Amino acid sequence: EASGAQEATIDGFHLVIDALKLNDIDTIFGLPGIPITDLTRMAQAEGLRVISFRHEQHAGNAAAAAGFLTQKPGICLTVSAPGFLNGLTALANATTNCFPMILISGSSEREIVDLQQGDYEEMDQLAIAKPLCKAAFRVLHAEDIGVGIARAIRSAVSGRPGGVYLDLPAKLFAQTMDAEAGRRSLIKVIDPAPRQIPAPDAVKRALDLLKRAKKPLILLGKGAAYAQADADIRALVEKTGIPYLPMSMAKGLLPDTHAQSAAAARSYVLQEADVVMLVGARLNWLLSHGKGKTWGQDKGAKQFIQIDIAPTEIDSNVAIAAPVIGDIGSCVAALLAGVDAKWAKPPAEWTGAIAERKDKNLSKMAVTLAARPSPMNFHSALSVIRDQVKARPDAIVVNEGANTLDFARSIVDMYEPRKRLDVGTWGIMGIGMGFAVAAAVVTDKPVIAIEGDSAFGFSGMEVETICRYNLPICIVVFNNNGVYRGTDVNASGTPDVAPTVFVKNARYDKLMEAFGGVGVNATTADELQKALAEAVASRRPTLINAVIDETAGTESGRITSLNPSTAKKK
Ligand SMILES: Cc1ncc(Cn2c(C)c(CCOP(=O)(O)OP(=O)(O)O)sc2=O)c(N)n1
Repeated sequence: EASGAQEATIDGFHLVIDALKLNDIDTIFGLPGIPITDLTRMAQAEGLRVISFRHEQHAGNAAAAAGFLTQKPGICLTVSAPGFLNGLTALANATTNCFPMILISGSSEREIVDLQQGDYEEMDQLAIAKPLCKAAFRVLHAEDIGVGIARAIRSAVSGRPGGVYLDLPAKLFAQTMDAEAGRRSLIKVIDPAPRQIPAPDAVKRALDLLKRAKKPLILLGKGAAYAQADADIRALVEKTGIPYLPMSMAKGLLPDTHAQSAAAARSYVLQEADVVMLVGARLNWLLSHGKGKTWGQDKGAKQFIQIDIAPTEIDSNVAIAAPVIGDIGSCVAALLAGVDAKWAKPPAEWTGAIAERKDKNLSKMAVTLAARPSPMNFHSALSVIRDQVKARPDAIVVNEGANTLDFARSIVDMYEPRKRLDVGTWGIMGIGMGFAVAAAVVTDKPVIAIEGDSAFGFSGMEVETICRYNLPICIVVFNNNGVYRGTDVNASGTPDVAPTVFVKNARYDKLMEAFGGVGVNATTADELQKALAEAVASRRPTLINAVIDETAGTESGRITSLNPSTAKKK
């Protein structure tokens, strides 16, 4: 009505949309289909941004990355059963990585599912989701939509963030209720991620341990990046003078070129440190579970301080001498308050020994990075990207692969927080395009996706999505003709190629051209440098097919030892 009179009733579709908007959620990553196609149209009509993907796993990965970057739960919307299942991988990965996201899936009617009467895309989705995520809820009545969305948001971001499943049966959307009652039923979540203040005695215990340390080390995990307590974290490192190691997604909390970064002497400091403070990092497989030769088991016991929001994480792998439980922002602030001007910096023997090893290793790396072999290898191609990121520290790097991942982690320095998104705790392939789309949509910054050729293949069809929304994403495919490398042979004599080998000299750049983006085939470092610089400056969707020496890779890169056959040889 031109008079703007309020409608008498409101339907389930609009209650969901209004509940999301009420909680400052402005973007949905999804894939339309029964029963949620109309929801995508209505959400767009009501001002939400709806980013539509070609596979639900990548929409889910985008939602997870959006959650990590914004501290607000990313929303992934899928159809029932197969669409829901495709989103589950991203939901489980988000939960493993403590990224806040909500997977909202349409579902079949309870009365048919519970009697297993064979509905269209019938599946008991709530039961299947529960073990794979932090929390799972179903809403059956329109008047409960406000509670359902509020519970999902609070579960996703409070405490240890993670993935939440919200099951919305098809019939819910068409339900209507009095418009005013509907508006009153919606909940604006107050303080969804409440600060959790650490106990003063826990803070004192940790500071006392650090003060007594002869070889202290601070380990920054992706939880520290997620916390957005950047200034305090930097101040804690700099005021204590303690060397630090960033895990891959914590790179950039302090610039990787920082004098206190021990990354270039990682093996030495893990072996030698006597007190290690973990900030948003877990002692899982990525840190050899805090024991064994990585940690210099024969060099005397180490003492760990662990800052974590989950008390049950403490002692998960080794004894923690000083647990500090709370949100990272509150814990770091409390520790910082205890570091006064009289704080004694670590002994010069310790910082000097680190500096000596760093300088030696960085000098060696500089020689390797300066080389310009033909064809390119991982190092020469990554040295080009390293220079581009140094010139544009605001760009966001997405990274996956094996060798492409491992070498990029140490070669491509990051200068700002939350500028590197990668395979995380699981080491999962396929996050590339979903993470890249989220980074571009959420930040509007240029994105450089550094992709192994196998890794890119998991989400490559989303190149069309990237072109459709004209996102400033430059994909660099490290094309070495296969998984890890391209030289394996099929010893059986049958005509099939080896399981790890791809079509030789494929032209991934043509894929981008197919959808109107810029495709470049780079056979030299100079060609790569030129194409990358143009892509970042133009903000045009670009795919650079970087031709890499097919013999250059190592099976499984840095984690080759996890292969059972390799382990057997030990
Ligand atoms: C979903 C999924 N499938 C398979 C793997 C196993 N895998 C696979 C298939 C990788 C790809 C390595 O090949 P690439 O071409 O992407 O990388 P490089 O050429 O840089 O070694 S790395 C890795 O751990 C995985 N981690 N995740």
